[in-house]
Parts: sequence; structure tokens; C-alpha cells
Amino acid sequence: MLQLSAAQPHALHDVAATRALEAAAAASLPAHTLMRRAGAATARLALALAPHARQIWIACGGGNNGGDGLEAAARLQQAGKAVSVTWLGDPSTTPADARAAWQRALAAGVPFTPGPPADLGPHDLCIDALLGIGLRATSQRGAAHELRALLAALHASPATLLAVDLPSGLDADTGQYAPGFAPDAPSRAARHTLSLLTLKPGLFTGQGRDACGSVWLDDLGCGALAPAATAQLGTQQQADGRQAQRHASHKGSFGDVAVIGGEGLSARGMGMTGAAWLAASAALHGGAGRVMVALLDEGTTLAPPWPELMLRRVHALDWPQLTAVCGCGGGEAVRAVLPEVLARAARLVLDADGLNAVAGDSALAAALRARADAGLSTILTPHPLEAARLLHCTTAEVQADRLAAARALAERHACTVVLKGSGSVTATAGERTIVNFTGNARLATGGTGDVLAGLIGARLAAGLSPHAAASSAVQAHGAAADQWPAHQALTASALAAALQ
Ligand SMILES: NC(=O)C1=CN([C@@H]2O[C@H](COP(=O)(O)OP(=O)(O)OC[C@H]3O[C@@H](n4cnc5c(N)ncnc54)[C@H](O)[C@@H]3O)[C@@H](O)[C@H]2O)[C@@H](O)CC1
Ligand SMILES: [K+]
Repeated sequence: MLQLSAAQPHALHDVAATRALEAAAAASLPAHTLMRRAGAATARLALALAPHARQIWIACGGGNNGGDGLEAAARLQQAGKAVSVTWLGDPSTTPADARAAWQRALAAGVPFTPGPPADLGPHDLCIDALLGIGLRATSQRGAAHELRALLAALHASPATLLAVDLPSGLDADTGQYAPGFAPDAPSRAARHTLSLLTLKPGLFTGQGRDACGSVWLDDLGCGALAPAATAQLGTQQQADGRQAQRHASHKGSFGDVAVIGGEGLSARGMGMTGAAWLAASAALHGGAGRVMVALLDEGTTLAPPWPELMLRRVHALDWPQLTAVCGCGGGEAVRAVLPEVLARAARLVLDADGLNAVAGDSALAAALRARADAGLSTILTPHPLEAARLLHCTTAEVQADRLAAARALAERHACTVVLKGSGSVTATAGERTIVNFTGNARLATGGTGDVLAGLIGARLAAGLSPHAAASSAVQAHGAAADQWPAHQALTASALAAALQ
């Protein structure tokens, strides 16, 4: 068993791949072995997480997820713990593995109760074994009502919560709760999730990260049988975009970045040059050799906030030599320069208003698509609303399956896509989709997206592939936020300066 950290990449397997592994493993092992291992792992983690729990309540559903809970209950009872179980199953209909686990719990003397103990406290433990990967979109009304009442009790309890396989009601593939299953309010209790056999993508994106808390993995001894991964969590450490800096390096060795954006105050009375400066600062601190800024300011001359930055007009940019980061604070002015940027930039990171312009203009969309045919690389960095505009759907539809949305956009525009938000997704056709495991809610502050675009630009300019540049920058950007001192405000400009 291991606790997940951002230090190592991990394979992710969707429900179909996990079911295939379960079938292969079950075929090679004596009956009930997998569930016994699952129950033993759950009991082991329960004892480690709450060694002083006065009582442990286990809510078990009628399927095999509930069977894991029953198996754990038997073991915790045998270990001398005060356990109680609420089981929604029916011995005549429950799957064979779960029925065997129920019999073992009965034989061990586990007490069965209709609901949670009345006096669960913060030092106690609740185990959520109601629903795992067998979640269906609809179910019989009666069962759902009882199940939801138990789930509400789990969510409301002050006790530490350990979810078996995944938080009940969370879709393992998408990271979205099924309707009616999300907690009413964020819980203050500690949360842990013990993923069994495989790690599923939904644990790490969308609502998954908040739902899971700390994630643990036990492969039940079946890791060697795992099929090909369907996606990947985190990036290789060595792909961090920092090329070994040779003594013979000069500023051109690390690539030129040109930030194109920052609509001026005179255009519509809304100055947005700060976004361009933030992206430029991130590119600079992210290791770019030279950083140029082409402001969309209609002639105003501003001194750059850092002397290392060089001002350019768009028409004076040396396109074949540079990586363009276009759109940050671009407002409406970016539309006018996009035909040239799309046609000429050798490498391009398109962000924010650049994306909105493409979404609303079929000629620009065609020019974007043509870049791939011309061998020019492009990275799009939409947040969910921008992705929805590009896909001509709703934000809710994007969030309903973030991996699918990122892949669809990458396919449609023949480029790399970073779909931002909790558990950012990097997708490129023909590459393994990467779900990011760093970052936190402190990044939800103005300008951090501009910082990310600039950092991606620096890594693309340094020679990484678009997929590696994007995913490694997303990881580094999140890691910088994770390491941020708790007492210090996280601002985008300080974040840019802290990048390595
Ligand atoms: N069979 C085995 O040996 C193993 C099973 N494992 C466990 O088994 C789980 C999968 O088991 P199952 O396939 O039985 O599925 P689950 O136990 O996840 O879910 C099926 C149960 O939930 C109910 N249900 C489904 N959708 C519902 C909804 N929307 N509202 C209300 N009730 C709903 C069903 O009626 C059924 O009782 C995994 O997540 C894992 O915890 C793992 O331990 C690996 C080994
Ligand atoms: K569960």
C-alpha cells in the first residue's frame, strides 16, 4: 500500500480497464481472494489512520464495495475494535464475494445496526463502503433513498472518513458526483480514500480531489497483471523542462519567448497589460533565454517592469526563432493580430482572449487547424468556460468528463490542450493523457493563468515537446502553490517570481 504523492507519476486506469484487471486476477486466484485482500488492506489502513478510535462505523452497500467493508469489519472486530456495520445488502441477491464477506462478519461477531452510532467524535472513524465502481446512473428509488441517507450521515460526521475504492457516488472515470450524491457542504473531517487494484482518473480531477482527500493505493498484489494505462497521473520528474545548463550556454540556448497580449487602456477603457507582464515574468523566471513583450496598446510606450524584458511591436517579431504566448489580457485587440500569429509563430501557446477569439471565428479556427498541417506546434490553455466555447457546449458538459473534453479539443484542433481547473488535464492526440496532481485552491486568484501560459512558453522554447512542456509546467506551477508559505498571500506576480 502506498500514499500518493506528486513525486512519482502513476498509471491511471478507467473502470473498463479496472474491470478487465479484476477479471484476470480473479481467474488466477482462489475464490474470494481479492475481496479478502481488499478487506485486509482497508482494516490495516483504518488502524493506521485512527489507532485510538473508540468506535468504527462501516456503511456497506449491497454490492462488492460493501463486501470489502464487511471483510474489513470482520478483521477489525478480530483486532478487538468496537465496530458496527450498517449493511444495505440482501443475502439472497448480493454477489457471492460479498455474501461470503457478510458470513465472515457474522461469524466474527460484528454487530449490525440500522444507522451510525449517535456519538461519533473526531477521533472515531467512519468507513464508506456504500458504492465503488459499480455506480449506475439510475437505480431503484427505495435503495437510493436509504443509501443517500447513510451517505449524508457519513458526510456530516465529525469522524475521520475512509472511503473504500472511491468516495461513494463519485464517477471513477470523470471525477463528477452522480446527481444527488455530492455532500451538501464541505466537511472539516479528515478524508482518505483507499483505491483498490488501480488508480482511477476520477479521483484526481473535477470534484475528485476534494472528495477523496488523501489517496492511498493497494494493488491487491495484482499490479503485474495491469493492462495498459488509460491516462497518467503527474509527469516524469526528469521532464521538468530544465535542460542541464552546459557551461557553453548563451541566452539563445534557452529559447526566445514573445508574449503578445495586454490590451491598452485606450482601446475600451480597460487596461490589461498586467496579464502580459505576468506571463512575461513567468517565462523569464521559468528559464527562457530572452523574453519579448508585444503589447496591444496602440502606440502607448510603457517601460517594462523588469529591465530584462524587451518591448517589440507584433510586426517586428522574428517568428521562426521564437515561441509566442498569445492572448493574456488580449481583450478584443488580440483578434486583429491573430491571423499573423497563427500563420507565422513557429511555436504557440494560445491563452484566454486568444481562445475566445478562435471560438467565435471560423476563419481563425481554420487557421489554428492549419498550423498542425504546416508542422507548427500549438498548445491551448482553456479553463472550462473557454473550453466550452471552443467545443460549442456548456461548461457543465465540459466538467462532466474533463478528460474526454480535453481529448476532443486536442483532436479537433490537432494540438496540445491543457484543460485547467482542479486536476488539470493535458491531452495531445497520440499521447497518454496526463492528469496533474499538484496545486490547490490558492491558485484561484487573478493572473495565475497568465503565469502558467508564460511558464509553458518557456518550456516549449527550451525544446520540450508540446505535451511535455505543457504537463511539466502545469506540475511545476501547482507545486509552487503547494509549497507556498501558509501565512503569505499568494499573488500571481509573486508566484511568477518563485518559479524555477
Ligand atoms: N469482486 C471482487 O473480488 C472485488 C471487488 N472489489 C470492490 O467491488 C467494487 C465493485 O463492486 P460492484 O460491481 O458490486 O459494484 P458496487 O458495489 O460499487 O455497486 C453496486 C451496488 O450499488 C448499487 N447501486 C449502483 N448504483 C446505484 C445508485 N445510483 N444508487 C443507489 N444504489 C446504486 C447496486 O444496486 C449494487 O448494490 C469495487 O469498487 C471494489 O470496492 C474490489 O475489492 C476488488 C475485488
Ligand atoms: K466507497
